[in-house]
Amino acid sequence: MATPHNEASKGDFAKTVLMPGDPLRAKYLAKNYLDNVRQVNGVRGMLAYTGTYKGKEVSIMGSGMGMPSIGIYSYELYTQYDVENIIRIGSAGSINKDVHIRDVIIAQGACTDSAWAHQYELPGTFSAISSYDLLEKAVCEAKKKQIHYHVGNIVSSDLFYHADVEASGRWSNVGCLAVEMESYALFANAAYLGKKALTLLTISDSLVNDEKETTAQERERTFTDMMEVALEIA
Ligand SMILES: O=P(O)(O)O[C@H]1O[C@H](CO)[C@@H](O)[C@H]1O
Ligand SMILES: O=c1cc[nH]c(=O)[nH]1
Repeated sequence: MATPHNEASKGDFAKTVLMPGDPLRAKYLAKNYLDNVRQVNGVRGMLAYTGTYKGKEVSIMGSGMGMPSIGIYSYELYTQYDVENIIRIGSAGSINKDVHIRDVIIAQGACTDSAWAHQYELPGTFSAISSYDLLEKAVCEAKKKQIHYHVGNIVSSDLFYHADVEASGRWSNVGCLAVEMESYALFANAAYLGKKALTLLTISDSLVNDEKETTAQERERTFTDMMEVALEIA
Protein backbone atom coordinates (compact mmCIF):
# COMPACT_ATOMS: atom_id res chain seq x y z
CA MET A 1 0.00 0.00 0.00
CA ALA A 2 1.28 3.46 -0.85
CA THR A 3 -0.15 6.92 -1.48
CA PRO A 4 0.80 9.37 -4.25
CA HIS A 5 3.25 10.93 -1.76
CA ASN A 6 4.39 8.12 0.51
CA GLU A 7 5.88 4.77 -0.54
CA ALA A 8 5.76 3.24 2.95
CA SER A 9 3.72 0.10 3.57
CA LYS A 10 1.04 -0.16 6.23
CA GLY A 11 2.82 -0.92 9.48
CA ASP A 12 5.94 1.04 8.54
CA PHE A 13 4.98 3.99 10.77
CA ALA A 14 4.85 4.04 14.56
CA LYS A 15 1.73 5.34 16.34
CA THR A 16 3.57 8.62 16.99
CA VAL A 17 5.32 10.61 14.25
CA LEU A 18 7.56 13.62 14.89
CA MET A 19 7.30 16.11 11.98
CA PRO A 20 9.84 18.83 11.33
CA GLY A 21 9.22 20.96 8.24
CA ASP A 22 12.73 20.22 6.98
CA PRO A 23 13.27 16.62 5.83
CA LEU A 24 16.98 17.02 6.67
CA ARG A 25 16.01 17.81 10.29
CA ALA A 26 14.12 14.51 10.19
CA LYS A 27 17.22 12.75 8.88
CA TYR A 28 19.48 14.34 11.49
CA LEU A 29 17.18 13.35 14.32
CA ALA A 30 16.68 9.80 13.05
CA LYS A 31 20.39 9.17 12.55
CA ASN A 32 21.44 10.67 15.86
CA TYR A 33 18.68 9.58 18.24
CA LEU A 34 16.98 6.43 16.93
CA ASP A 35 18.18 2.83 17.17
CA ASN A 36 17.31 0.17 14.58
CA VAL A 37 16.44 3.00 12.21
CA ARG A 38 15.19 2.45 8.67
CA GLN A 39 14.04 4.86 5.97
CA VAL A 40 10.37 4.30 5.09
CA ASN A 41 9.74 7.14 2.62
CA GLY A 42 11.81 9.01 0.06
CA VAL A 43 9.13 10.16 -2.41
CA ARG A 44 9.77 13.83 -3.37
CA GLY A 45 12.67 13.79 -0.88
CA MET A 46 10.20 13.91 2.00
CA LEU A 47 12.32 11.64 4.15
CA ALA A 48 10.63 9.44 6.77
CA TYR A 49 12.25 7.07 9.23
CA THR A 50 11.11 4.56 11.82
CA GLY A 51 13.23 3.26 14.67
CA THR A 52 13.28 3.00 18.43
CA TYR A 53 14.01 5.58 21.12
CA LYS A 54 14.74 4.09 24.56
CA GLY A 55 13.07 0.91 23.29
CA LYS A 56 9.87 2.64 22.09
CA GLU A 57 8.97 2.68 18.37
CA VAL A 58 8.92 6.23 16.92
CA SER A 59 8.72 7.64 13.40
CA ILE A 60 10.09 10.93 12.11
CA MET A 61 9.01 12.49 8.80
CA GLY A 62 9.47 15.87 7.13
CA SER A 63 6.26 17.81 6.47
CA GLY A 64 7.54 20.35 3.97
CA MET A 65 6.68 24.03 4.29
CA GLY A 66 3.18 25.40 4.58
CA MET A 67 -0.30 24.13 5.29
CA PRO A 68 -0.98 22.43 1.93
CA SER A 69 2.14 20.31 2.44
CA ILE A 70 1.66 19.27 6.09
CA GLY A 71 -2.05 18.91 5.30
CA ILE A 72 -1.34 16.16 2.75
CA TYR A 73 1.26 14.26 4.76
CA SER A 74 -0.56 14.39 8.09
CA TYR A 75 -3.89 13.39 6.48
CA GLU A 76 -2.25 10.36 4.88
CA LEU A 77 -0.44 9.38 8.09
CA TYR A 78 -3.68 9.55 10.11
CA THR A 79 -5.94 7.87 7.55
CA GLN A 80 -3.67 5.41 5.68
CA TYR A 81 -1.02 4.47 8.23
CA ASP A 82 -3.02 4.32 11.50
CA VAL A 83 -0.91 7.06 13.08
CA GLU A 84 -2.50 8.40 16.29
CA ASN A 85 -0.19 11.27 17.31
CA ILE A 86 1.75 13.82 15.27
CA ILE A 87 4.15 16.16 17.04
CA ARG A 88 5.38 19.00 14.84
CA ILE A 89 8.92 20.11 15.72
CA GLY A 90 9.40 23.35 13.85
CA SER A 91 11.20 26.64 13.71
CA ALA A 92 9.36 29.94 14.20
CA GLY A 93 9.79 33.70 14.28
CA SER A 94 9.17 35.42 17.60
CA ILE A 95 6.58 38.22 17.62
CA ASN A 96 6.79 38.80 21.39
CA LYS A 97 9.62 40.75 23.03
CA ASP A 98 9.90 38.20 25.87
CA VAL A 99 10.32 35.26 23.50
CA HIS A 100 13.97 34.93 22.44
CA ILE A 101 16.10 33.01 19.94
CA ARG A 102 16.28 29.30 20.89
CA ASP A 103 13.39 29.54 23.37
CA VAL A 104 10.93 26.68 22.96
CA ILE A 105 7.20 27.24 22.44
CA ILE A 106 4.65 24.59 23.31
CA ALA A 107 1.64 25.61 21.22
CA GLN A 108 -1.75 25.55 22.90
CA GLY A 109 -3.49 26.70 19.77
CA ALA A 110 -2.96 28.27 16.37
CA CYS A 111 -4.59 31.25 14.63
CA THR A 112 -4.34 31.59 10.88
CA ASP A 113 -4.69 33.79 7.81
CA SER A 114 -5.39 30.64 5.76
CA ALA A 115 -8.72 29.45 4.37
CA TRP A 116 -8.01 25.91 5.62
CA ALA A 117 -11.14 25.53 7.74
CA HIS A 118 -13.50 26.79 5.01
CA GLN A 119 -13.75 23.17 3.82
CA TYR A 120 -15.79 22.33 6.96
CA GLU A 121 -18.47 24.91 6.07
CA LEU A 122 -18.90 25.90 9.71
CA PRO A 123 -21.24 28.71 10.68
CA GLY A 124 -18.32 30.55 12.35
CA THR A 125 -14.58 30.36 13.03
CA PHE A 126 -12.75 27.11 13.85
CA SER A 127 -10.25 27.36 16.73
CA ALA A 128 -7.36 24.99 16.11
CA ILE A 129 -5.97 23.62 19.38
CA SER A 130 -3.37 21.04 20.33
CA SER A 131 -4.04 17.83 22.23
CA TYR A 132 -4.18 18.58 25.96
CA ASP A 133 -2.78 15.14 26.69
CA LEU A 134 0.35 15.72 24.56
CA LEU A 135 0.66 19.33 25.73
CA GLU A 136 0.62 18.31 29.40
CA LYS A 137 3.29 15.67 28.77
CA ALA A 138 5.45 18.20 26.91
CA VAL A 139 5.17 20.75 29.73
CA CYS A 140 6.17 18.10 32.32
CA GLU A 141 9.16 17.09 30.22
CA ALA A 142 10.23 20.69 29.57
CA LYS A 143 10.11 21.37 33.32
CA LYS A 144 12.12 18.23 34.04
CA LYS A 145 14.76 19.24 31.52
CA GLN A 146 14.73 22.84 32.82
CA ILE A 147 14.57 24.28 29.34
CA HIS A 148 13.39 27.80 28.61
CA TYR A 149 9.85 27.35 27.30
CA HIS A 150 6.58 29.26 26.81
CA VAL A 151 3.07 27.81 26.45
CA GLY A 152 0.65 29.84 24.34
CA ASN A 153 -0.97 30.73 21.08
CA ILE A 154 0.84 30.97 17.74
CA VAL A 155 0.03 32.10 14.17
CA SER A 156 0.20 29.76 11.19
CA SER A 157 0.57 31.92 8.10
CA ASP A 158 0.39 31.16 4.39
CA LEU A 159 2.98 33.89 3.91
CA PHE A 160 6.65 33.93 4.83
CA TYR A 161 7.23 37.15 2.88
CA HIS A 162 4.30 39.38 3.82
CA ALA A 163 3.33 42.56 1.90
CA ASP A 164 1.68 43.83 5.09
CA VAL A 165 4.73 44.19 7.34
CA GLU A 166 2.55 45.15 10.30
CA ALA A 167 0.43 41.98 10.27
CA SER A 168 2.61 40.18 12.81
CA GLY A 169 2.25 43.12 15.21
CA ARG A 170 -1.52 42.78 15.14
CA TRP A 171 -1.26 39.04 15.92
CA SER A 172 1.11 39.95 18.74
CA ASN A 173 -1.50 42.40 20.10
CA VAL A 174 -3.92 39.49 20.58
CA GLY A 175 -1.33 37.45 22.47
CA CYS A 176 0.27 35.26 19.80
CA LEU A 177 3.90 34.43 20.61
CA ALA A 178 5.36 33.38 17.27
CA VAL A 179 4.67 32.87 13.59
CA GLU A 180 5.14 29.65 11.61
CA MET A 181 3.37 28.01 8.67
CA GLU A 182 1.85 24.61 9.47
CA SER A 183 0.19 24.06 12.85
CA TYR A 184 -3.33 25.29 12.09
CA ALA A 185 -3.78 22.67 9.35
CA LEU A 186 -2.20 19.95 11.46
CA PHE A 187 -4.48 20.67 14.44
CA ALA A 188 -7.53 20.90 12.15
CA ASN A 189 -6.75 17.56 10.47
CA ALA A 190 -6.29 15.93 13.89
CA ALA A 191 -9.59 17.36 15.16
CA TYR A 192 -11.50 16.36 12.03
CA LEU A 193 -10.10 12.82 12.09
CA GLY A 194 -10.31 12.25 15.86
CA LYS A 195 -6.53 12.06 16.30
CA LYS A 196 -3.96 13.95 18.42
CA ALA A 197 -1.47 16.66 17.47
CA LEU A 198 0.94 18.99 19.20
CA THR A 199 3.44 21.60 18.01
CA LEU A 200 6.79 22.35 19.63
CA LEU A 201 8.71 25.25 18.11
CA THR A 202 12.19 26.62 18.53
CA ILE A 203 12.59 30.34 17.88
CA SER A 204 14.93 30.72 14.90
CA ASP A 205 14.62 34.49 14.43
CA SER A 206 12.86 37.47 15.94
CA LEU A 207 10.56 39.93 14.21
CA VAL A 208 10.60 42.20 17.28
CA ASN A 209 14.03 41.96 18.96
CA ASP A 210 17.43 42.72 17.49
CA GLU A 211 18.86 39.21 17.90
CA LYS A 212 21.10 37.25 15.53
CA GLU A 213 19.02 34.77 13.57
CA THR A 214 20.03 31.12 13.39
CA THR A 215 21.54 29.64 10.23
CA ALA A 216 19.91 26.95 8.08
CA GLN A 217 22.34 24.38 9.47
CA GLU A 218 21.57 25.39 13.05
CA ARG A 219 17.83 24.99 12.32
CA GLU A 220 18.55 21.53 10.94
CA ARG A 221 20.77 20.23 13.73
CA THR A 222 20.85 22.25 16.92
CA PHE A 223 17.25 22.58 18.11
CA THR A 224 17.88 19.65 20.41
CA ASP A 225 15.86 20.76 23.49
CA MET A 226 12.70 20.64 21.39
CA MET A 227 13.74 17.40 19.68
CA GLU A 228 14.45 15.67 22.99
CA VAL A 229 11.16 16.77 24.57
CA ALA A 230 9.31 15.37 21.54
CA LEU A 231 11.21 12.08 21.67
CA GLU A 232 10.56 11.64 25.40
CA ILE A 233 6.78 12.11 25.05
CA ALA A 234 6.42 10.13 21.79
O1 LIG B 1 11.49 24.87 10.27
P1 LIG B 1 10.12 24.43 9.82
O2 LIG B 1 9.61 23.29 10.62
O3 LIG B 1 10.04 24.18 8.33
O4 LIG B 1 9.12 25.66 10.15
C1 LIG B 1 9.22 27.00 9.70
O5 LIG B 1 10.23 27.22 8.73
C2 LIG B 1 9.67 27.35 7.41
C3 LIG B 1 9.93 28.74 6.89
O6 LIG B 1 11.29 29.03 6.88
C4 LIG B 1 8.17 27.08 7.57
O7 LIG B 1 7.91 25.73 7.31
C5 LIG B 1 7.95 27.47 9.01
O8 LIG B 1 6.80 26.95 9.62
O1 LIG C 1 7.39 30.85 9.37
C1 LIG C 1 8.40 31.34 9.91
C2 LIG C 1 9.42 30.53 10.45
C3 LIG C 1 10.52 31.13 11.01
N1 LIG C 1 10.59 32.47 11.05
C4 LIG C 1 9.62 33.25 10.53
O2 LIG C 1 9.72 34.47 10.57
N2 LIG C 1 8.55 32.67 9.97
